[in-house]
Amino acid sequence: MYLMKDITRDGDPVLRARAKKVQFPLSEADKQLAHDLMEYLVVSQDEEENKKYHLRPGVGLAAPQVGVSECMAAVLVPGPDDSILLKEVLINPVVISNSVQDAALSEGEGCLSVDQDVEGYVVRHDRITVRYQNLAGETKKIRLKNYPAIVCQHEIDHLNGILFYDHINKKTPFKMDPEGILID
Ligand SMILES: O=CN(O)C[C@@H](CC1CCCC1)C(=O)N1NCCC[C@H]1C(=O)Nc1ccccn1
Ligand code: NI
Repeated sequence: MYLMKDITRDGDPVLRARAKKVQFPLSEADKQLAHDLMEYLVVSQDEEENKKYHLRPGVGLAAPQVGVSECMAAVLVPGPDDSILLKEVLINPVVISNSVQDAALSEGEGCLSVDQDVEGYVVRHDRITVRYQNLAGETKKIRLKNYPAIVCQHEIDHLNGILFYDHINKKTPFKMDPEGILID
């Protein structure tokens, strides 16, 4: 199971590299990687467990964040009460279409791989269609909006060597165009 010491931090070149496409059939190593990425999210979101292992709770984790430069990311987005909005391992994910409308988390973003806080709106698409392969190798297409869409864009960015603060406007960090949506 990954601990915080296993999370690659900003400055490590693997976070700025373009990750390699995952080949099917999945190797045993890739199956284990998918399991471990999702396991981190599940354990980190459990109050007792995350205290026991000192994990920062996460809703997404991309392979480069554990030092593996491959196109794979796990997402576990909780909904209201104990519901789950999205739980998936995205393999070779690509945003194939997006809304013109922008969105940003009103609180800004963080990253398990970036220890310092970087203030400002991380301007993203409000709605996206993502094509990816699941663990079984089936090609899937999902349409996402608001928070789940933000999370998936953050993870797909990691596979392209992009970090959230790359999207923050240095001069006007809290500027959002009038049509843009702020997500709480
Ligand atoms: O690439 C992946 N990462 O870097 C983990 C990030 C991914 C999210 C950041 C913004 C959109 C996706 C992550 O999850 N966080 N960022 C740093 C600390 C907080 C934590 C977080 O938002 N936790 C959370 C939120 C709601 C419910 C439970 N936990
Ligand atoms: Ni991140």
